[in-house]
Amino acid sequence: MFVFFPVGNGVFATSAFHKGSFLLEYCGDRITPEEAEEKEKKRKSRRSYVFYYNWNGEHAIDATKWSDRLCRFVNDEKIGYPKNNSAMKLKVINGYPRLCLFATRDININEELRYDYGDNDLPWREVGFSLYFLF
Ligand SMILES: C[S@@+](CC[C@H](N)C(=O)[O-])C[C@H]1O[C@@H](n2cnc3c(N)ncnc32)[C@H](O)[C@@H]1O
Repeated sequence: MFVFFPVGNGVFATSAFHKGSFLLEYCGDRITPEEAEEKEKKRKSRRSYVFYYNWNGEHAIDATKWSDRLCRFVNDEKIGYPKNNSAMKLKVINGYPRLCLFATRDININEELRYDYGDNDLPWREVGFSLYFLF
């Protein structure tokens, strides 16, 4: 894992993966969307680690707390763009929902993992966002 500007931390493959391979699980505290929204309002960092999902209703996983589980560090890239190489899928395992990241194409060693966060309203997707950090 490296730190680079302006995206912050990111996750890089230390081995090659074939399309369809399981990569990582998004782990954190399971909270309600209401709790997540309250936490997000109080957030001081510009980085968010909350993942919202739907499984028999709305849920959220809060991965804000530092942990060595890497999925919290995977950055966003819109589907259709070259850096997009994975997708988060909800898998129900033994009756329990798990958020799993899978490769959507072959991934080379040293390539950064990126998936579409599924929200079109993300500031870094706006033209000029990177320039914001230069000034
Ligand atoms: C789940 S964290 C990903 C890891 C994060 N980059 C870090 O440094 O810990 C999500 C946050 O990373 C940043 N981020 C993710 N994808 C980005 C992108 N494509 N460009 C700029 N910032 C991005 C945003 O601040 C976002 O709220």
